[in-house]
Amino acid sequence: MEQREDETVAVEQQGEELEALAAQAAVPAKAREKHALLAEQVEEHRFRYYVKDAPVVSDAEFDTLLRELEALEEEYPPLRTPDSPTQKVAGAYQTEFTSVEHRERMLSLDNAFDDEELAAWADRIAKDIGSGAGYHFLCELKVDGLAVNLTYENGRLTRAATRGDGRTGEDITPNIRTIDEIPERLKGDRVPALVEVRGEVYFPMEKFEELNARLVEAGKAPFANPRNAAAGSLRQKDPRVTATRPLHMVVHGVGAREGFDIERQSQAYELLREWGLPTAAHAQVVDSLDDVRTFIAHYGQPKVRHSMEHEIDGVVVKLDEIPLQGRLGSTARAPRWAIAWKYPPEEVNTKLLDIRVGVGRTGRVTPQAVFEPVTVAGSEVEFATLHNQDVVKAKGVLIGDTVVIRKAGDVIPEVLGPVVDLRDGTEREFVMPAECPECGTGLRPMKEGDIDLRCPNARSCPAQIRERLYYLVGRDCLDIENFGYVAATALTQPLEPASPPMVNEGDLFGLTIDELLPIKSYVRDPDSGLPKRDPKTGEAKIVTFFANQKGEPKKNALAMLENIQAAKERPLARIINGLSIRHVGPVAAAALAREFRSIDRIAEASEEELAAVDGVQATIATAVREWFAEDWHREIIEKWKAAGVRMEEEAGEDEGPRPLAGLTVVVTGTLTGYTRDAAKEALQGQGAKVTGSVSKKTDFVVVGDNPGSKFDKAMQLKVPVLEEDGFAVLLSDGPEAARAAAVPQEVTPAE
Ligand SMILES: NC(=O)c1ccc[n+]([C@@H]2O[C@H](COP(=O)([O-])OP(=O)(O)OC[C@H]3O[C@@H](n4cnc5c(N)ncnc54)[C@H](O)[C@@H]3O)[C@@H](O)[C@H]2O)c1
Ligand SMILES: [Zn+2]
Repeated sequence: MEQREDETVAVEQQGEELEALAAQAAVPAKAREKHALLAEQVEEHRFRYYVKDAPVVSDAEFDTLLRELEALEEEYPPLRTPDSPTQKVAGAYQTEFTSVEHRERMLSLDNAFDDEELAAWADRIAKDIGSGAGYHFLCELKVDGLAVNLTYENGRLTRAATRGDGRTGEDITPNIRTIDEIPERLKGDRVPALVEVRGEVYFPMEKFEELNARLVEAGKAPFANPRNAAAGSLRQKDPRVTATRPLHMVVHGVGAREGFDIERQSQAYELLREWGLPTAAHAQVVDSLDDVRTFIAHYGQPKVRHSMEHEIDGVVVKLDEIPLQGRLGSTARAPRWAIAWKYPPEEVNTKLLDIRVGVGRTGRVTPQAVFEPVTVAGSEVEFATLHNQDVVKAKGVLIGDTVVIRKAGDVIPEVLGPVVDLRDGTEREFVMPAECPECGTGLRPMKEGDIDLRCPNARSCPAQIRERLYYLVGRDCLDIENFGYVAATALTQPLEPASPPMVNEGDLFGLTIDELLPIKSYVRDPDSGLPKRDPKTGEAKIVTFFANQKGEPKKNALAMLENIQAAKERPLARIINGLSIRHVGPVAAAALAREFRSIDRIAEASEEELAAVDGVQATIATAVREWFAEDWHREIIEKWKAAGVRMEEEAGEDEGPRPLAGLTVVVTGTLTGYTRDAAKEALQGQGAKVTGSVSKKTDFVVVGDNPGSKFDKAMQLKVPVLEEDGFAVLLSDGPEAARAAAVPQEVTPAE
């Protein structure tokens, strides 16, 4: 009997297969070929991503391929066979790890890339469950790491595995044991007989650069991004290597379980937390799809999205009621009761065409990555700073590499790392040039031991003149509207006419429209100083900036000239700041202006007199003296005076805001450049309040040697801590710059 039944089943199966084959044969050959090709590409990328931990395309490119495949199957359903990549969690690959079976399957997630897809998902749930049942959505962040399954038996961690194809993963138990926050034993007295805990292992963004530097130094290939670093670090044959990597985990689900019951997903998280597992922070149960949208919008704001220790690539929305989850069930690939909302991608791959050096306002020379223009986070990027030659080395990037570029919101783009697997041997190392690319002067460090190289030709290096002018007309100084980077370039280094209307900033107030009209100029990128290229032709962009096609003045040009004249009345502090004197930023400029009330008196003051001013340290005093010692600097001042720029202020006239007003600062430990009282006076002179104890209301703690408990308190309360260098930045450039110069805090996941 049984035998016969089996046979019937086999025959039926055969029949189905034949039918399927016949249906596939009915699909046009073109579509079948395209499908086969796409499927192969998807498989190949999955292999590189999941097994080699070294993908060669960005996630967005990969997602596009997968979506194309899905679209093709939508059009020709017979192509959607069970072994299509669209129907699988990932590939089942042979790796060097022992394979282990998950007790309950680990699934992927369906994605929503826009509101329509999200709404369609919610509609389907409403339909399948029926409007009578009350239900809730659980919103949580989608952590960009790699999925891991932890098995706890009677409270003990007995196994850890990667997701694999969803049924079988790789045994990585010894590696997982190296992660501090994953408990070996669950806490509390409600420990279950069995639980599979699902979560994401990630590599913190701010440790990534350090890891790559270490790898490059050891002659090993760097990782392209933190996600690959997490996977590559966890999937090490030798767990001792894993132990050296700062891996973290967030748990976000439960698989097989025995010995406890849960009604809600959110309740499961409470249990997991109670057991000592690192549960997802920021999870929130909401009632309606509109609340889901609010959650998505909130965490999608660049500031919020990037305040997390880990990368987030989206939001996962789950039906909170577990019995209802069961009713909806899953496809072969993903549960129907959850969906992943994907935020716009912030990483793209592009070709690093060159590394060129840009020259800043103070002559500092910085290597700049020049790549094939790509659009990321809503704008086209073509350049990214590489800071200095050591950073280029540490990142391990070669000219000609395909590189991963990251642009987080409005933040400037950065190069994460190279895609080593795409190298073909033609790539070359960057060599820092010996001469200034814009004036040919030999580059050198300012002081011995400086990493940064500088062009010492402050007087006539066209790059330095351009950058100083741009700063002078900018918001912190003369604040001249209609005067941007292109104008600064056009006026100081035009392609035509042969000599520029401005030799230096001294010529600013004497500009006439007749000088402006014939100018042709490159369009340079304000961040790197490099000429931008036309994306179509690849040639450098050239513009006639001030005249229209008929050679008449453009409105902007006339407005600019008018605004230049109006800037003659700017407060003294802004004019001093615009001189680009070393160490004299807006705050020091304000102190000088308040004390001396005229440029002439500053020019005449001795170094001692300068240093006696609150908020002016010895280094600033020296730099001011040195600046006024140069003839050509004094000529700039004379020209401005002759043009009618107001260079003095009456006593009592518009004191201007004290730049550090409203700040509360604590000074502790021994500083080398100051007595404690001098530091206090310097701060108070700028309007800061100096107090003796650290609290949440403290804005900065300035620490010298042997700082003691106030330092610990500051770190604990996450109050920015300034060492002596950072203190100097606070006094010269104000709180915002000082915050950037503060001692890095140990970052812990936000509560
Ligand atoms: N660049 C490439 O070549 C390449 C190749 C393959 C895959 N990928 C990328 O990998 C991803 C696809 O991988 P996938 O199948 O894991 O799908 P997915 O990343 O879209 O979503 C599923 C995964 O999200 C994880 N996750 C993170 N936070 C979660 C939370 N709070 N709750 C539940 N799950 C959470 C889970 O581990 C789950 O396995 C895509 O981003 C894809 O672009 C890239
Ligand atoms: Zn130069």
